[in-house]
Formats: sequence, structure tokens, C-alpha cells
Amino acid sequence: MSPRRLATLEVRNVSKIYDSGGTPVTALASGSLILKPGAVTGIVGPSGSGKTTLLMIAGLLETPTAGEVLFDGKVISRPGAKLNDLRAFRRTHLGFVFQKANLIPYLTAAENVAIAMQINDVGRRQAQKRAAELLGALGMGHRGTNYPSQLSGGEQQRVSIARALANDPTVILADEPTAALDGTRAEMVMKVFRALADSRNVALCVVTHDTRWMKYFDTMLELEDGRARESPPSAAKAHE
Ligand SMILES: Nc1ncnc2c1ncn2[C@@H]1O[C@H](COP(=O)(O)OP(=O)(O)OP(=O)(O)O)[C@@H](O)[C@H]1O
Repeated sequence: MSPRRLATLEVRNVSKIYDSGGTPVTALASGSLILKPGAVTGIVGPSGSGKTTLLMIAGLLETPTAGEVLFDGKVISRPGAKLNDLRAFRRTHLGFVFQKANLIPYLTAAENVAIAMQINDVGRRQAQKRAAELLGALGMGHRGTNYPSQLSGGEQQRVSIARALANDPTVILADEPTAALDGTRAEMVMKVFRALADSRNVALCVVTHDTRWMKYFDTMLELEDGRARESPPSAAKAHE
């Protein structure tokens, strides 16, 4: 595995308009993000305000209708970009955590993490060793041989975080990662994210409805009707 690059991912003035059966739907009128090493950025806002759309554009899973995405100062995505060509870049530099852990049911926890490295050409032995280390760091070292169905929702989510970390990403993008968890497990996930930023310099971006988590954010972006506005995390109080 090549050593991780510390770099900033910047989403600059993007918008997204979908064609819904001939009718244009503005999912995101305007948004910008700067994800720096060691910083946790929260994206908050009501349902339908464009949070996931912005995250998908940042994660190179959607192209913007206007604007651009830069990594380390170089443009990597813009309108019409071929996202398939960015697959290798995504696998190397980005990690994703979703609301549902989406683990492969017939693989153990350790195999679910290792396979993310093996598809990046890491040998089986090395992948298994690192999978065990990552699960251990997330308090899941004793559950590596369990299948997803044998794990609680919070445990599955920790496995999915280990999987997101497998290739030592520069940036982790998380979409409602705590929405399916109870309070204690949700808080644990947020603490893990904060620790990843603090101790490993990962740049984190977390989409959430839950303003309880603003204490973990360095920067917060509020979306309303597809428009983004940066505010200090303390301003999230207004949502409560
Ligand atoms: N592929 C698509 N085609 C058409 N409209 C879409 C598409 N994806 C999203 N939208 C619309 O764009 C708007 C923003 O969606 P988005 O999922 O980004 O919002 P969100 O803030 O993440 O919502 P939630 O909190 O409910 O997940 C919504 O009105 C949605 O219906």
C-alpha cells in the first residue's frame, strides 16, 4: 500500500440539476466545501436540502452540473467528468460510510475489511493482518470471525468504518452514519471519527440530521433549499 497523501479536497461552487422525466429538479443550487487533513466537517440541513447530493459530488460518485472538485489543488471532477475513470482514485484516496453498514453477508467481519484491500491489489496475508489491526483499533478485535448477522448495528457500523479505513484514505465521507444507531453507539461512532481526524489526520465529512454531533465538528455547513452556508458549529443550536 502506498503511503497516504495529506491533501485537501475542495468542492468549489457546485450545483446539481437532475432531469426527472423532462422536468429539471434542482437538488443543489450552490455549495462549496473544503475538507482539510485533521478536520471534521459537518453538513446539516432539513430533508431534501441537498446534503447527500453534495457528499456524492465530493465523493466523485456524481458529477456536478456546474462547478468543480479539486484534490491537492488539481481539478479531478467537473461537469461531464467520466466517473468510471476515477474509480482507482476513489479506492486509493476516499473512504465511504453510509447509514447502513452494507457488509457482505457471507464474509466475516475481518474478510469484509480485508477484501477492500485485496481489490486494491494488497496481498491476502497483509490484508488480513491490517484488517485485524483496524478491527482491534475500533474495539472489534474479538469479533473478526463473526458474520454480519451475528453483530449488532453498532458493531456492523464499526466494521464498515474499518473497511472505509482499509486503504488508508485521505478523506472519509459519511452519510448519516449514526442514523440507524441508538444514542450510545451513535456517540461512539462520532468519537471514532473525531479520533481519526485528530490522530491520523484524516479529513472527515459527515452528513447528519442530528445537531447533537456539532460538538465534534470543526466546521459546519448548513444547507437550506439546496443552498449552502458555512456557520460555526455553535450556530447549529438554531436547529434544535
Ligand atoms: N437522482 C435524482 N433524480 C431526481 N431528483 C433527485 C435525485 N437525487 C436527489 N434528488 C432530489 O434532490 C433533492 C436533494 O436530495 P438529497 O438526497 O441530496 O437531499 P438530503 O438533504 O440528503 O435529504 P435527506 O436528508 O432526506 O436524505 C431532493 O428533492 C431529491 O428528491
